[in-house]
Amino acid sequence: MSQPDPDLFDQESNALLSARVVYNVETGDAASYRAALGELINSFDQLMRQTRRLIRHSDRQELEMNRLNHRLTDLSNELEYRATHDPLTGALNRAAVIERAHRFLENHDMAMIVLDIDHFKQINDSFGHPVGDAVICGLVECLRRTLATPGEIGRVGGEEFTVILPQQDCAQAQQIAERMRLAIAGHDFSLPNASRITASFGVCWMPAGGDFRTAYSEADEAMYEAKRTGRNRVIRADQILRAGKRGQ
Ligand SMILES: Nc1nc2c(ncn2[C@@H]2O[C@H](COP(=O)(O)OP(=O)(O)OP(=O)(O)O)[C@@H](O)[C@H]2O)c(=O)[nH]1
Repeated sequence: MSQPDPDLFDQESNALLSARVVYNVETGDAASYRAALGELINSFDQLMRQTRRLIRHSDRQELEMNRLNHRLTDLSNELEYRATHDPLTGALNRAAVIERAHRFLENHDMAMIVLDIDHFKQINDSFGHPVGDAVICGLVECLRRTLATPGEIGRVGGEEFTVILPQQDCAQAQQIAERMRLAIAGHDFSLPNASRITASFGVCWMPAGGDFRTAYSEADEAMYEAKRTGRNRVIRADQILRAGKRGQ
């Protein structure tokens, strides 16, 4: 048979019990009353000391729990950030761009810009990878400065970026892309030979319920058309589609 848990207040309960017995017995004398009262006072003292100690202990435990909870929240935010952002630029990573674009498209129209740095290999080859990395960071800064409307900037490949623009039409997205193109072309990237950086842009638009893959491949195709036709320019996907139909 298992033993019952010891009563934490055994001593105090006994003191209370004897005091009750003395109190209830009419023949009780003064000495017994005094002894019972002394016992009660001692027990009460002890109870207060232990209660204070327990409260201090539980306060410390609560502080530690709060500290651990904050740390856990910080770590979970950090994990979430790392899982969704490119470590070099702080822009969204490819998976996060896809996820957010899917989410936007469920309920909203969305425009999309795809851009790629022109002749980037030459930058790496001429000045080294760290300079190439600095150009990538500088370019994302240009995009951030230029993006005045709500939207998300993502790095979907080495030197390829996407800007998703919920509830913007194709003409608005084209204007935004044009401002970005000018911001990059006008920016001083502090390259050793003082040369300038440019990028080529493709723009497309999708109605709510549209498919991310289709939007991306249309914008990407428009970006490659911008590369083929001289780089440092913005091409809209619907312009290519119209030109294609006319050529048929
Ligand atoms: N510094 C740096 N370079 C990268 C990174 N990711 C990809 N690259 C480089 O980007 C370059 C891409 O070159 P290409 O695809 O040939 O294109 P490009 O030279 O930009 O030429 P176009 O796109 O045709 O204008 C390669 O040299 C890659 O090594 C990165 O994170 N940092």
